[in-house]
Amino acid sequence: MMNISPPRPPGEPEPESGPAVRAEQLTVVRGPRTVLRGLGFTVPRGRITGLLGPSGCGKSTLMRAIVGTQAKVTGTLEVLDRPAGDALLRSRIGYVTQAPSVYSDLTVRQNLEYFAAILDPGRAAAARRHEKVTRAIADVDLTSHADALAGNLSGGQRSRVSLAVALLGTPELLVLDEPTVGLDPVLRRDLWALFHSIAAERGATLLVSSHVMDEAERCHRLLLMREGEILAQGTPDALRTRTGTETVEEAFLHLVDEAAAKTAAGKEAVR
Ligand SMILES: Nc1ncnc2c1ncn2[C@@H]1O[C@H](COP(=O)(O)OP(=O)(O)OP(=O)(O)O)[C@@H](O)[C@H]1O
Repeated sequence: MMNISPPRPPGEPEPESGPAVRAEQLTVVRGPRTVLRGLGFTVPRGRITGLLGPSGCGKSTLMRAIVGTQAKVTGTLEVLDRPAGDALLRSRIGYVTQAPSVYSDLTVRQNLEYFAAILDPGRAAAARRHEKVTRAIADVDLTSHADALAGNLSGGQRSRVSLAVALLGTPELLVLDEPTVGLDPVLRRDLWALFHSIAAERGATLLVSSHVMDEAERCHRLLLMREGEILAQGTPDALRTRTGTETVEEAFLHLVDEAAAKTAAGKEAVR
């Protein structure tokens, strides 16, 4: 007998296959300013994509649009095969903002228990919650600080508590806004190792922003941003090869000069 899969019932989602994020002509207005202008890019699944660009270029705004908390977004923005902001995406995305969102007067474990109870409420889920909380604390290497008050932790440790909260729901997409800012080199290295293990072991997609170009070398893929636009996208290797440079930082500068030369040539042609 032939093995034919039954037709998909109406309304059932397409099988998941495309990129984790796909944007076309994505534009965002904040106050009087157009902060993102006609962006087109993809974020592949199961990989770490670095969103790199100077301070103020629009990285946080783009992340807010992806997680569905940004107003005045136009164009196409699909996240995990659904329109950005769709209610069904809430439990599938973990978002860590630049400012760690933890309660200073609770311990690390109490912070996680609080958020776990929101995600998975009820007495019947207590054992499951306990297991998830213990695992998330271990994932971010804070087991020895589990009973410390969050208010007594260092900035880097508080960031890791925020990351643990985001890991609680085992999200398919993790959006991390400048997670390594202010961390010493050892902690930065450890955090990047954690990102790689999350991608490799859970098959999760990570979108990580940074304005430090040397972090680019740690990503599978890059989106280079400047002044509300995507300057280039691709693997660090491809960007270096395309620009004939040795580092992503040099590639970025090369691309900035190239874009400036094109704009100048365009203005000249209009005269
Ligand atoms: N509420 C707002 N109203 C108007 N403009 C805003 C608002 N918030 C941010 N902007 C502007 O939008 C632009 C992009 O800001 P965004 O925070 O996305 O940049 P960023 O690349 O994340 O910067 P950083 O690395 O410093 O966090 C900036 O020029 C900023 O001044």
